[in-house]
Amino acid sequence: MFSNSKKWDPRGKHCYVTGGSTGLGLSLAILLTKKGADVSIVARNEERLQRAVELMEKERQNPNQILRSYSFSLNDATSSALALEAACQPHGGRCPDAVFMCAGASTPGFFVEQDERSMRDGMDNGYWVQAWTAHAAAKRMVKSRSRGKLVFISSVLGYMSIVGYSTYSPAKHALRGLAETLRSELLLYDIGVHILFPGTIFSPGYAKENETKPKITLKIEEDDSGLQPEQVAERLLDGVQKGHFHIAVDLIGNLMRSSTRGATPHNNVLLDIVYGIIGWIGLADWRRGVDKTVVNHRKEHEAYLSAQKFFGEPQQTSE
Ligand SMILES: NC(=O)C1=CN([C@@H]2O[C@H](COP(=O)(O)OP(=O)(O)OC[C@H]3O[C@@H](n4cnc5c(N)ncnc54)[C@H](OP(=O)(O)O)[C@@H]3O)[C@@H](O)[C@H]2O)C=CC1
Ligand SMILES: CCCCCCCCCCCCCCCC(=O)[C@@H](N)CO
Repeated sequence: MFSNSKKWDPRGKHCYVTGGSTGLGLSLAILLTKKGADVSIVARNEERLQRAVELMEKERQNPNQILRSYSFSLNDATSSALALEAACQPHGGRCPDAVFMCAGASTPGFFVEQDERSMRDGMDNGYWVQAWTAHAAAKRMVKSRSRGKLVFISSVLGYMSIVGYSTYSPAKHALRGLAETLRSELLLYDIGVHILFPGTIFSPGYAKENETKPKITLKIEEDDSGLQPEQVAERLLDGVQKGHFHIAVDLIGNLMRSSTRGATPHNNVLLDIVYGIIGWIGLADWRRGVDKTVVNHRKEHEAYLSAQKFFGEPQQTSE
């Protein structure tokens, strides 16, 4: 409330944004550029990175801002460290001041249709894609005795889950586990940790996941009206600037946050209590409705599995 003067200001800071070529990451990269930050974005596809940098260039506030893109896969420790290393070069090797881990992907589907590859991909694209970057960045910050911020992107599916997210929701819950540990441990070095729990974001990734999303999942998600990537980016930055650890971007997220808080610090004690009470009652009620929707879907699901020739081969995994 009275902390405006202490608010974190991205101006002149080096912000490292993974997944900065599309969706939330791109909106955040543009927003940070508008705020006068140096921005490095990382993703795999070069063309999309190029286009993203062009959009960022349009928002440049001064000629000194360093706006760069780096093409790396962030699915393993080595390339995640190399990506960070590359982005430090134009900054004389200095570590970024803030690391926003927006990279991620989800491929919804039914659990019984998954195989070893898709389950592991779920953790790679939901958990490791951020964990490796956090690890590389934390080591670099501590070694160079620089303070910084680590910002994870989870989902409301990191607080709860629904049918269809067996490969994705566990990874988003795991991010919470990592963030909770690091918030405590990195106090040793004065490194700040934040984690975002958004609902539906109308991004290119969302359009893509809807191609494989079970109808039942899509139907349950209708209760969430969704937000544009620009809105989520604004609210994310606002939460970081206010120093919030768990950041929710809408009412649903705040209800989930307050009724699943465990031992996380409050954002706003009074409001969190109100959210907590509404959530305590409302979410259980919502869940009853969702359970009913799932049960009512049994027949259609049986027909779907039959059409997929799922039955009759109990020992085989679907490849
Ligand atoms: N959209 C939604 O409804 C929601 C999304 N989220 C989370 O928000 C984050 C952003 O989502 P969204 O904007 O929808 O995503 P998009 O799919 O629109 O963008 C994802 C970005 O991450 C990059 N990326 C993905 N995987 C990798 C990888 N392995 N290595 C390097 N870069 C990678 C992509 O580029 P490229 O493919 O070229 O590498 C792209 O820049 C994700 O973590 C997502 O899980 C959370 C809640 C809801
Ligand atoms: C009173 C209580 C009312 C509660 C209503 C709750 C409605 C929640 C609907 C589920 C939303 C799922 C969003 C998934 C976001 C995501 O992470 C995926 N798009 C994957 O990327």
